Amino acid sequence: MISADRMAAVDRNAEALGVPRKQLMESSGNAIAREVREIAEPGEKIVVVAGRGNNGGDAFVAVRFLEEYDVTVHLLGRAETIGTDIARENWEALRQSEYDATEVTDSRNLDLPGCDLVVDAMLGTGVTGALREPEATAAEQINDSDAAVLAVDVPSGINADTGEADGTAVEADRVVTFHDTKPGLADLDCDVTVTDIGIPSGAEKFVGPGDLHGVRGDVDGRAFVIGGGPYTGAPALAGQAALRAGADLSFVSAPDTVAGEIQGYAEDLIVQPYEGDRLTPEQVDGLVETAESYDDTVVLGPGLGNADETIEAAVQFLESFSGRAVVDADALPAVPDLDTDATLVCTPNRKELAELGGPKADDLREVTDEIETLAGDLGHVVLAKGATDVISDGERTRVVRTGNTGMKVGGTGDVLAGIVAGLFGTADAFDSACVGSYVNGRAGDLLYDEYGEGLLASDMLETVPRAIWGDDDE
Ligand SMILES: NC(=O)C1=CN([C@@H]2O[C@H](COP(=O)(O)OP(=O)(O)OC[C@H]3O[C@@H](n4cnc5c(N)ncnc54)[C@H](O)[C@@H]3O)[C@@H](O)[C@H]2O)[C@@H](O)CC1
Ligand SMILES: [K+]
Repeated sequence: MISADRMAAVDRNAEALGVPRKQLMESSGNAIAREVREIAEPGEKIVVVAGRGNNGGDAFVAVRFLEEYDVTVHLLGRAETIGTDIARENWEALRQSEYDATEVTDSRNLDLPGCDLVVDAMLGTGVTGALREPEATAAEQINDSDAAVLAVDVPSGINADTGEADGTAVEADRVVTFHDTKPGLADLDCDVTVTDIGIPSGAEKFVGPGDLHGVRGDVDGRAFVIGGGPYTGAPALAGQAALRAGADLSFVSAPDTVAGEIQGYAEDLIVQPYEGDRLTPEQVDGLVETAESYDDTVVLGPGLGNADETIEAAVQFLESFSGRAVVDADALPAVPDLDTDATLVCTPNRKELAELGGPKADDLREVTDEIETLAGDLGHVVLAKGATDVISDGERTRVVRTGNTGMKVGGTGDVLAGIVAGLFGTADAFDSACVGSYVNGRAGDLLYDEYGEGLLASDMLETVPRAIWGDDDE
């Protein structure tokens, strides 16, 4: 089952893997034609009622494969207003040959009497709200006709995610849907054929440019980095990376012995010092209160060091905190056996992964199942860092192949934790981890030509925005 948003992401990812949308449309059209042959006898009269989006485009393709039928195509609206190049090209292919294809602006003029089969290709996953004209009247005409109705992807007017319609919707006898079934089809009273249109499996498994769209809207939120003590660069990198990924404000809570040094790296951070030279249980209540009262996304770990009382403080923090947190580096030993209401993304490197009870492998792709089991056991999202990153929430598992060897340098993990926190203000834990990992790798890849093995984590702060909002194909 796949939602409309995921479908759009997967289709963009397929394009990035070399299978463009037009090719998918060709497969979809073929699948419609196959379905028509299941229902109608050669020579029967078929009317295709097409909209101006890609749902209509699928049906234009189908018509080219239905030579043995008496097919009429009605495009609802003017051809100039067809919304996508690929749908327009397929419309032109019909017009320039000798198909019976006409524009219909008043759908009361639809010629349905005597037809054996209506192919409903008005709207698919692109529908928003109640059907407008001319689609609404066309849907009524289709429902009033005696012909069998085959809907393309989803009956027009039905929301593919919910199965609901805001007003009139086409009542279909059959639906031919693509790649995977849609949640909204489950409760409809019709037969559903799910057909493979050749989307490569990697388009779902590997995080790709299509996944960026989910985080490109109005990203906001505040990051709250709890780090520093023995180290100072790590919390500064994480805090700045969160800003680069869209956080509105980035706070760093750090021991007063190092607070000035951290502030010295970056004027954009708001550094909040506490007394002492490292995190101890004494600070926990105040930190929880601050993070929760502002609904901050916490990054716990960068540069904290691994003193026993610091780990103890991390455990106490996570057990009393109920918000969102990215748990990295020195705070990771706090995660197993934790009793927490917080929503966590844990970002272990390979060594830390093994210490959490996960596999000790070089190629994480080979051990994705074990990482999935670990995430399920921990009850939190795990973002396992390696040459390829693996992200799992125990049920879904995805792989990120962006990144390069220049990024083996220290600090890139802190940048990653900050990016995930920046996204986590808007997206959920799993998506923030998947997209954060992808963006982090892309930020590094955008620099590789220039810096190669000399790349620094701090260089990546510059390219994070481009990796999120820049040209997908760069
Ligand atoms: N995502 C994918 O991987 C693939 C999608 N394909 C097809 O593409 C379809 C989605 O295409 P689109 O995104 O172009 O969307 P649609 O073709 O579903 O609809 C888009 C058009 O409908 C209009 N519209 C939206 N709501 C309306 C309403 N309430 N009343 C009247 N008009 C309305 C929009 O202005 C736009 O012109 C899928 O359902 C499927 O049939 C296939 O081509 C193959 C691959
Ligand atoms: K449809």
